[in-house]
Amino acid sequence: MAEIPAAPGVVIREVGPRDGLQNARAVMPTARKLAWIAAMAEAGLAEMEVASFVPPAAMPQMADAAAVTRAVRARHPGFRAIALAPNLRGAKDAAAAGAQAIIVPVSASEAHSRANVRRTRDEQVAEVRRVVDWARGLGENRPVIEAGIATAFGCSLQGLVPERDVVDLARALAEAGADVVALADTLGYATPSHVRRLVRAVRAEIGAARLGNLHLHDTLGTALANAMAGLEEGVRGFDGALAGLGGCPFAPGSVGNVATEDLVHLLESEGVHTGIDLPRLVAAREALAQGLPGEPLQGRVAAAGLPPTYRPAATRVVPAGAKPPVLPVHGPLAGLRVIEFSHMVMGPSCGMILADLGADVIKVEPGPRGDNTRRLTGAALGFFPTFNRNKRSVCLNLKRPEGAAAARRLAAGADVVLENFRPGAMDALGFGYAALSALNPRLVYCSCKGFLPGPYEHRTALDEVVQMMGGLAYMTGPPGRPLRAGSSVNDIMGGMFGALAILAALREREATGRGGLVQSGLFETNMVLMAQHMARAAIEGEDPEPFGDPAMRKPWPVYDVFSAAEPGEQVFVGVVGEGQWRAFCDAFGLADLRDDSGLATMSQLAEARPRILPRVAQVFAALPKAELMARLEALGVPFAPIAKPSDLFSDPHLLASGGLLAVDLTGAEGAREPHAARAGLPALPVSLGGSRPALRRQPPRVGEHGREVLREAGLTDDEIADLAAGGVLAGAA
Ligand SMILES: CC(C)(COP(=O)([O-])OP(=O)([O-])OC[C@H]1O[C@@H](n2cnc3c(N)ncnc32)[C@H](O)[C@@H]1OP(=O)([O-])[O-])[C@@H](O)C(=O)NCCC(=O)NCCSC(=O)C[C@@](C)(O)CC(=O)[O-]
Repeated sequence: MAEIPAAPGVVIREVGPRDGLQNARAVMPTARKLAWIAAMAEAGLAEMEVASFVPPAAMPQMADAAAVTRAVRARHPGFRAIALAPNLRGAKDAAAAGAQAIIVPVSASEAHSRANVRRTRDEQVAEVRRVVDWARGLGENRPVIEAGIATAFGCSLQGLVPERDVVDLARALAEAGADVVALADTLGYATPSHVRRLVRAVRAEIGAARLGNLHLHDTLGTALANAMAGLEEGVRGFDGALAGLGGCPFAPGSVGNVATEDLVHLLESEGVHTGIDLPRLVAAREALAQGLPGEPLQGRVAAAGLPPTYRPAATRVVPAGAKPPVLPVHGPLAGLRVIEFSHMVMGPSCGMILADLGADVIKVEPGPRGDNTRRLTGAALGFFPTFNRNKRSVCLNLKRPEGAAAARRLAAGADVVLENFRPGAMDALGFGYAALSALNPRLVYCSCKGFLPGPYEHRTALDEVVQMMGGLAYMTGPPGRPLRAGSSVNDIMGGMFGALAILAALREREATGRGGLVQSGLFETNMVLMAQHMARAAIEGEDPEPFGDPAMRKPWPVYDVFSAAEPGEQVFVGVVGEGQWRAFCDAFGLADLRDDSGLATMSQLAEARPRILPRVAQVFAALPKAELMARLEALGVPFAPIAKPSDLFSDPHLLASGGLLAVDLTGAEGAREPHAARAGLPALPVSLGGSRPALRRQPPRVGEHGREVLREAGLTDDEIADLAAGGVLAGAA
């Protein structure tokens, strides 16, 4: 049996204390509200709409909004407290009480807008702009401003709400400066295909970075199916109300939200980790019932009881060999939009990690022939196909104003921009952090450079440069002959650290609503590799001898490459523990060494290497390689054949475990006579929910996705045709 680790999942926002209570018949006393909120927080809910800042006369249930918000902030510091405010006045009160995010409702239906906030839709968009302007004036610690599009899927007053109206409204709200735009099915009329279409259309209009939660009511029993459709479309935030409370008092026919406990049950059962303890969440209904005696409570899990088959995603076990449950979308980062300005290895490997994990990574290549890396030869021949899978390509000349304007549209709707050009190059193009963050404050901007800020920051750099100056070449070669490692270790690791920094900044953005600049340095990456040798140099007071020195002091009796019986066949063997040593001696007829009282400890054994190694070499030289490896494997002693790159294509472990992805190599234009059009190249070295990240897209042709990407960014077909005709956009047939 294999344990399936937590699949990275979704954030569920409880809206019961706000949306849930506003339709309740009775007013819940403040102390009862706080007890209920505490019970839900203990179940693992990390964010909640705690109150609505509206005139108490209109909604007496919310008269204690400020007191509740203040108390939640004081009692649950790790928790994200969110409030609804229909106008600037309410937003100011909410912020004064400590709300970390403020939702301003804007109805897509004109009729509902007038009934709900007594303003037209346009007037309410203007109110959002006022709220945003005021919030920006608060500086660093301002609340996140979310615009929630009510009646996005239809309205009982108006009837149909055209999807185009919702998309236009979303754009208007984004232009008004809302950090996030959420979609609400206030009446519960949505169906899964409607959810898919609208999510896709709104995301294309405002970018994934701004698309917020799905807020689903369950009038017709479709809310769970709609949540699933949203999940498959990449939505990662869902609202729910415990016991299915809620409804809009100003939308006739509006009934409760999807029950949070039913949503958690569905998602966890589908292998999507929510971080919520379902039994404890169900138990929190008790606190709700005490606060609202007599109020009908909904929810199927509570009515049916938790089924005995229920297993949270994080603890699910499946029989070995069975296909494990996986997130039914294209990777945990689905929905994240990344714009990559890159070449060579460092930037592309950073983007590839995000792309393999499901992000939509759009590589912006210079025209007309695309990234020069495509045409590198010799040792750099495979760079392009290796590091650019799962990405889309748009080929734009950023040195032309029209090209720069189009790329700015991409950056405006992105979650992440990453680049690895020469220091200052992006600033010179008008695409530095300052310029792009002014355009898109939620942007996380990652610069992959030779050096982090400091005296060397102006230098360009390559992997080889930092291996030389960073001590790695000294540690690798024979004495006096510095030798770089046989792969772009710092480029790849530097890209990886860049990706880690991006994920950290995205995590921070969840709390602050703002992006930021992160940087990764090749030299500093190399220092991570050198730390162990620096520590040893400090302990011993002298430089360690390099690995290429035959006299290097090894701490174990056997840690070497040996010849097997067949000429030219070699095997590495490492015996690194006393138990291993005894078993090794028994298996290979070295009982005299095992029983030698002078060879009792690892340090004695290490000292005795000159005596031990010839004996071991003599035994191994008589054994065929396959037999030698089989005996070492049975013993549990670490061993390895000496492989060359082409041996790895047929490695049985890689083949059987999904470790090789069939990547198209034809983008490596520097090859004179390509031997193969496709080869198994390594997948990311991680397993998520039991699955290896997959190949979703082959490395792109130059500008292959230019047209679709620019359309998604809002350019018209005529504008795109003009860019192509003017030679600014290449490859977008
Ligand atoms: C790698 C170097 C040294 C190359 O340095 P460089 O050759 O000077 O290139 P660059 O980065 O300045 O090139 C960018 C040029 O392309 C332009 N550009 C870009 N996009 C567009 C566009 N769409 N439209 C129009 N123009 C565009 C950009 O504006 C700029 O124009 P310029 O200022 O030259 O006029 C430098 O980029 C650098 O230091 N980068 C930071 C660190 C880094 O990433 N280093 C490379 C790591 S990967 C690697 O080195 C592989 C290797 C060799 O190490 C492998 C190994 O050893 O194992």
